[in-house]
Amino acid sequence: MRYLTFALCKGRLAKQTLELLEQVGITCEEMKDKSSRKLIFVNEELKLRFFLAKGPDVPTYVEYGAADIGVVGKDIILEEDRKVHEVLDLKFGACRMCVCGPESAKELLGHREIIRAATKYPNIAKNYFFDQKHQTVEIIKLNGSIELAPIVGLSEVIVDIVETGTTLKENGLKVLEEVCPLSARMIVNPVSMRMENDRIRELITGLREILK
Ligand SMILES: Nc1ncnc2c1ncn2[C@@H]1O[C@H](COP(=O)(O)OP(=O)(O)OP(=O)(O)O)[C@@H](O)[C@H]1O
Ligand SMILES: O=P(O)(O)OC[C@H]1O[C@H](OP(=O)(O)OP(=O)(O)O)[C@H](O)[C@@H]1O
Repeated sequence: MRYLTFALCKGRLAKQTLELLEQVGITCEEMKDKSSRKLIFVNEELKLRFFLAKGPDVPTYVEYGAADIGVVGKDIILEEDRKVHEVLDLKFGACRMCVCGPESAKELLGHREIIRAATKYPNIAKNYFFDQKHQTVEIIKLNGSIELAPIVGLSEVIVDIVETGTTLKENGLKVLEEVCPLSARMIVNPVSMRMENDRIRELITGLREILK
């Protein structure tokens, strides 16, 4: 039997991903050791391999077949637009992609004026403004602390993740429009889906039962 390889997200989704996999009997104790610098872990008994990668790289590993299965946020699936099958909504990591800004920017959105939108997600922002809203905006790519942009005058609005709303509130910003809801998803390489169909189907069925 060949090894099935999982690409998992580093960061805030990692713990819940491992906990969920544990519930269907997939364990990788070694992976929990935070002090380790080891990058890939093997469960010999189950013929599984796991590695942790930066979120945006997970769909890349899965598209190329370097990983059979990935667990990643829906935001990253939309932004990266890789050729992978999205097979399951894992429900955790729930948040929303939103257009946010000061209250005063609401009028600019309504009037369809040309505005600047700062974001870590330029493709999601383009798709929303250009294809869905038919509004011309200048997209400014940032890599973090997106809420700073309207405060310092880099942009009128931002397109970013909102979970509790605390970051917005503490910076005097509001949700102006909702783009889409987000959560962690399981993705599968299309060739693996055919070649390892029985094992992957069994995993999906097991997870579906738990998520009910
Ligand atoms: N409050 C939140 N902020 C950001 N991402 C969240 C939040 N809540 C859930 N998520 C989900 O967690 C994933 C991001 O986790 P991660 O810890 O890698 O965050 P990051 O801040 O984008 O990463 P990095 O620190 O490498 O820039 C997102 O892709 C999203 O699906
Ligand atoms: O609604 P909240 O619960 O406040 O969460 C939303 C905030 O969390 C994320 O930032 P992150 O912590 O990833 O920081 P970064 O974007 O600066 O990397 C996101 O980009 C928002 O800023």
